[in-house]
Amino acid sequence: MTQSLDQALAGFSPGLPFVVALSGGADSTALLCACAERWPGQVRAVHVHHGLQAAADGFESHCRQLCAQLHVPLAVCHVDARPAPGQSPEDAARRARYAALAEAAQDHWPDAKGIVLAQHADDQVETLLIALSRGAGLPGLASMPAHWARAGWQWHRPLLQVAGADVRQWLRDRGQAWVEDPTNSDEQFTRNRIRAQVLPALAQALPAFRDTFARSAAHAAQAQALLDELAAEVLEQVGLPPAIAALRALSPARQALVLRHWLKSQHQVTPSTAQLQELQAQLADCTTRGHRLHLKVGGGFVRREGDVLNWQPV
Ligand SMILES: Nc1ncnc2c1ncn2[C@@H]1O[C@H](COP(=O)(O)OP(=O)(O)OP(=O)(O)O)[C@@H](O)[C@H]1O
Repeated sequence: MTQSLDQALAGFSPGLPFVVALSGGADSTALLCACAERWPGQVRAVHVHHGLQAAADGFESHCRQLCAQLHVPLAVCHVDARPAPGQSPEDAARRARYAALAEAAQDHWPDAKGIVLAQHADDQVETLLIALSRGAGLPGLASMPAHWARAGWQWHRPLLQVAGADVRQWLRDRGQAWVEDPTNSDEQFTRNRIRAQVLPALAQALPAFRDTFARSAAHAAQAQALLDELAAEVLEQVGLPPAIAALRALSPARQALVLRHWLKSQHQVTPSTAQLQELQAQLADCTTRGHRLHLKVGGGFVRREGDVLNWQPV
């Protein structure tokens, strides 16, 4: 159920001390203020200056002022988030930001127990709708987890059940300023169109959408966790690298599951639906020892090497 910001933090018990990822926008400004109040002396902040926009300096100076006012130690790091060919600029910025957050936290506060991010219930609904708009499978529909481990850190999103408007109201009630990201109103980005056009319509037509959509995302996440377990078991059966005969003996659904899992877990590659279908069609044709298999997947090729499949970057 949707909660107030204070209820959400009352139910949050992070290891202490911890690091807040502070962009300077409304959500992380509110998160930092509320955490500093609740856990005095136990909160640190990292701001990533990613030089993508002219407004970046304004964000940094807001973060410096806010942290000085709250007596929260702040580390500012600079990243160059130029997208790789074929990567979206927002995606490149997000990946670079998460890596920089982990690195800065490690450099400055190696004793910290976790990193806390400020995404809220509206961000979660937007993420789910973006996944649907791209025809995503279960991993995309599972949306954002409230807690996970990566790069040696525990990551938390304690505000996932708080409505975006409530976060801003919480700040207004305290007279606390924040910096508005000018790109948030740019409707050439799908997320911003969803925020400006779809969420207001959903609020009218389906007032409980934040709760019900979050439940669907949680169901998808649970099913995906089960599929991950099954995929790991099946990969163990087919071996590493995967044996062609063992792959061919699987049902189409298991074969698709284990091929995705192999490419993702071993090579950090996510095949498109068309690439996976083509790979399965080629496996079905692989009836003789001499049959060649060669297919572009992600930034490399899947090839037949004797009795097994291999993936190599280009
Ligand atoms: N430049 C940054 N430096 C540090 N943390 C960041 C930065 N940008 C985003 N984050 C963290 O990642 C979360 C999600 O980022 P996203 O870009 O979706 O939000 P945002 O619109 O910047 O949020 P906010 O309203 O807090 O600014 C933020 O709430 C914040 O905790």
